[in-house]
Amino acid sequence: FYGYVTKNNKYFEGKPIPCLPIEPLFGSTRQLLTRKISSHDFMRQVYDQFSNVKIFGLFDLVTPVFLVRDPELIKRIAVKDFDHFVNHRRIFGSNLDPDSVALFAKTLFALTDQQWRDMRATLSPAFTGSKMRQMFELIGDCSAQMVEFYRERAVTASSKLPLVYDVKEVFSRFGTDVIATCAFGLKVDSFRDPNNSFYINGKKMVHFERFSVLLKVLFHRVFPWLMEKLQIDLFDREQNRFFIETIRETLRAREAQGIVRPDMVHLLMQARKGTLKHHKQQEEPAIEGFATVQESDVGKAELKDRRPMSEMELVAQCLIFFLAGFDTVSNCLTFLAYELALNPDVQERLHAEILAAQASLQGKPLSYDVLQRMKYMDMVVSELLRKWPPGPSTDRICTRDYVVNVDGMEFTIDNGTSIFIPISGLHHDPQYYPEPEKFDPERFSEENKHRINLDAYLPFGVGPRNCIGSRFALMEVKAVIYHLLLVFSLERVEQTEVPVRLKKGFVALTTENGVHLGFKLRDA
Ligand code: HEM
Repeated sequence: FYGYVTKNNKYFEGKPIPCLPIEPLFGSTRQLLTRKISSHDFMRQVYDQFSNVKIFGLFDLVTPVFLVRDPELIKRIAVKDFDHFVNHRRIFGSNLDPDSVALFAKTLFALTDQQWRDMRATLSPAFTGSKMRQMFELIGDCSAQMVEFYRERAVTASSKLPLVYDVKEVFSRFGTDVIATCAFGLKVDSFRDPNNSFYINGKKMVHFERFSVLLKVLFHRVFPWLMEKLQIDLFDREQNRFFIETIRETLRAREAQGIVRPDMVHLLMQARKGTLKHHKQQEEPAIEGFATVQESDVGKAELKDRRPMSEMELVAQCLIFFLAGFDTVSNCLTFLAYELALNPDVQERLHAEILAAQASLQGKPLSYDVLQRMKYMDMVVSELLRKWPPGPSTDRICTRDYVVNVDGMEFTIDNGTSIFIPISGLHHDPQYYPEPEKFDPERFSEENKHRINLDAYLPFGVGPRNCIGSRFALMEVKAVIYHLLLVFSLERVEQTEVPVRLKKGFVALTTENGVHLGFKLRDA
């Protein structure tokens, strides 16, 4: 066993780059495994270990990993030489059977090589600005429904003091309602019906901190061949069954009654029939958020003779909203509310912009285009994603030997080795962001934003494998903040933990104890 878990330990010895210290089995990640540090702080800490090198080695448990610090080299790897680094590291087994119910392996995030290319090109037309504009009404409805719930509570409360809520819980409920309506075609109200089965099953599905999930991930890292043989899925059977049935029912009803609704199910049904395409003539909205990532030629490729998507593949793409778009968005909103409460000047300036936008609407509901034109909103959200990137790092796996040439040194990243891209580290490097701890939306103002090194700003990743949902995420975050600040000011109260404590261990950016804030009615 010792021999097995230490067999790669000499991997970096022949390479002209430094490597973090290694312990048998723990590699360089003992602090993460034993939950002594958050993954956000870990990425910042390791990034700072070798401040003069562009790339160095570390061990994620037993696996050698290259951590790339240099934005220019990241771009080379993730964009120019993408063909060597197409895939993410495999977390759960590959799945070649399109009809099996092991869903994780069928999601866009997990697919590899040509299967990934085909699926990305199939799904990409569903995430364009023009599709977001069509879907916007659904998000607007969820935001208004949420804010109305808290407004009613505030109006009927006996106390004059603002009611205090854990905003993590608030935005998790909101996020569930958005996924239900946009990705599954269901109207759910997780505020007035807090125990609805969609919310309960969704919550279980994304509860990745469970011991059983940790064990599955660890086993997969150490014994990947065994886990693949056993076809162990990330998602539990019970939740798989629930969501498969939900989608099946929706598909049956839509096909039988010819229902058309501007949501993902409809777009995926079109994708399945092969009728969903990029339309060059349909103008993308002229203004896009600073953080938005662009689709590469891989996503825009025209697919010929692709095998039709199976029902299980379609369900898996709906689940990606839970997997990739639930915690990321609800955590982004949680940290945004926290920063707004701690920076009342920023909050008031944003509120003023919201009032101006509302006045421009002349009584009509908020539209996608008006939201896109809100400059200060975009500055605030861009800075939030800089300071608190919901994904502290991303990864790639090398699929073809790759020769690196930096600072006059040459060495090979071998086929099968992993790459870490330390998003949090880059976002907190003072050479790119002076005073990185300061929440300062001015970094993204018209006058200042040209100074930002775009290769060191990666909240949605980089290259053809970047986040397909960046427009969706930005629309969701901005819409709910618009509705919330219109009615409430977010107040720091006694229960607000400052500085906020981050959850430790192998989890993405999230708080240890939530964020408790007062919701003060603005017209009270
Ligand atoms: C603030 C919210 C979000 C953040 C910060 C975020 C961030 C990221 C990052 C860093 C990656 C990895 C990119 C890379 O490796 O270069 C990613 C991938 C991905 N994200 Fe997001 N994401 C967010 C919301 C969403 C939403 C709402 C969806 C909805 C569908 C989504 C779907 C995906 C998918 C499918 C991938 C994998 C893409 C692929 O492998 O082709 N994300 N995201």
